[in-house]
Amino acid sequence: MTGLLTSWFFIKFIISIGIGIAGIYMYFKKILYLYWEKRGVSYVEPTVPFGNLTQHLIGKISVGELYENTYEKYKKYRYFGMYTFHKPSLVINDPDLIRIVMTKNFQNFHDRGMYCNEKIDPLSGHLFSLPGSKWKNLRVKLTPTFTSGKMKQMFGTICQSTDRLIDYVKKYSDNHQVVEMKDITARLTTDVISSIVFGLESNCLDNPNSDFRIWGKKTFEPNLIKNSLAFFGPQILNILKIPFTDPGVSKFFTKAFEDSYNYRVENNIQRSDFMNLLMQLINKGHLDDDNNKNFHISGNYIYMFLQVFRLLLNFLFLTESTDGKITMNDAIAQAFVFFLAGYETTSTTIILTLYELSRDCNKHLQEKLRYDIDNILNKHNGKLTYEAIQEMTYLHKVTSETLRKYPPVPILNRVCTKDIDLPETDLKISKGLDIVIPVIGLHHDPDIYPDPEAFDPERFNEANTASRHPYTYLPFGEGPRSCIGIRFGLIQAKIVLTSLLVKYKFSFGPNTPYPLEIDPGVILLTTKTGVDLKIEPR
Ligand code: HEM
Repeated sequence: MTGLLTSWFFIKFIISIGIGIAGIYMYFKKILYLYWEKRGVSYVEPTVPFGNLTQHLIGKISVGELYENTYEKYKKYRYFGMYTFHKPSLVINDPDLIRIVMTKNFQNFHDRGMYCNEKIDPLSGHLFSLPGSKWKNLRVKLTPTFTSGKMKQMFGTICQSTDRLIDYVKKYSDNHQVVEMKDITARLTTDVISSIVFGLESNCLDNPNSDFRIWGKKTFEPNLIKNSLAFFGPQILNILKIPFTDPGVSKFFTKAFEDSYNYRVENNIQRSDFMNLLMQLINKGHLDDDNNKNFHISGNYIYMFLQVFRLLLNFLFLTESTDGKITMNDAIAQAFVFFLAGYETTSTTIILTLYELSRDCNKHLQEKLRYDIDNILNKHNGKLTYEAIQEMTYLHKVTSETLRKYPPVPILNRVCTKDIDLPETDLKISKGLDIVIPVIGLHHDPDIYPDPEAFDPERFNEANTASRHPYTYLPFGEGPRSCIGIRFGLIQAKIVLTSLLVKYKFSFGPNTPYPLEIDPGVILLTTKTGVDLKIEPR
């Protein structure tokens, strides 16, 4: 009798689960996934429950490849619909509409709609994720930390770490050795960013197992579901009260910042770095004027422009005072995002530039770049200075082409923050709708960049650049929410490339593959394996 009851209970349980699953399936199919059909917008057919993310979530393709493929199929439309998990999102292909979202009607699209929950994950309260007035307030305060004047002050620190790299690879070059360069460049950029942001020498070049390297790597560990939820379904993480940042990562970076802060206060130490600037924002709510005293004339114009931009932002959006100090937690979260946003993007740019220049078919480009660098350094008495880097126009073309072919951030996202009739269309966009800009699709579109697989820096000469719509090249995003660290990222990549190319020659090893496989587990565009390059004295 008891056995009969138990099995009846079990059957009822299974039937209830079956009905539950069928109910959820029908809810997705007949309610959630009808969003685009009802609005007459072409869309990519979704599957329950991941929408259009399934291929990515089962580890088959990266986010970049997913959006590149869909862009290719749907590029005849100015925009099209997709579904990420349960939510509809609008992918915008047309550069004029992209400009509307990112710049012209920014007030309707000022957030990314990503995971940000300062209560359960204090480090998530950073510039990249923060919404609304808190983002605006911080962006205004942090923008002056990235002026050309500040970059000049940090130039020496970047050069010091780079000199260590040049010494470090000498032994490989002397032996004409093939060496895995991806890890070496990531260790270098970790050293630079931890020194400049946290004021600490991480020494990853000599010690690949240093704490900064271990915890830095951990931040980019492939975690398909969690990463995708943070980007495309943060509500689910919020409901489940799951912090996005790994607790160990959170603990390490918080302690690193606090220790460095206390040490500087106790020993009255001042350095030209982000840590110093963040300390000023904690203690005074603004940056000292003397940080600007070394500006050359164009720096002054940029600074004035930034002040006007800041006033404009205040006028347009701010509800809070901009004079307030930032809290210790705010500063730690910003230091964390500078570290996160700064080290992997920059090291990917460096390594993929070296990789492209090492291909047999691109050797002449490597020679041309070295020749150009030599000429400019000669004009500066052989000294690598900030001004010399600014004159290296061919280097700029080369790095621009790397960022076209391999944009480290392959898609951009925004969320609609206020209902809008999208100008130039008959589409109504409601508050809360996710918007995706398929950067990688645009960068690989043969109608915009003929023969997109070819590495051709001349795409970025003046005439070719002027002939393209500016919103078809978006490695740093656009508008008021574009990358705040663009100057820092570019200057660091250029210092490292210049220093390496004046001393060494690079080529493929016998087993270096082309093309490289992209890691499907990481949201940023990065290679799945290391990058083996042969290094020799020039
Ligand atoms: C080659 C290097 C880099 C690339 C390709 C890159 C790319 C990007 C992109 C595409 C965005 C999003 C822009 C948008 O949505 O419109 C972004 C945002 C951001 N980047 Fe970078 N970045 C680089 C280096 C850096 C560095 C060195 C830092 C800091 C030291 C940094 C800090 C940030 C921050 C804080 C944001 C969020 C800005 C905001 O929402 O206000 N990035 N970056």
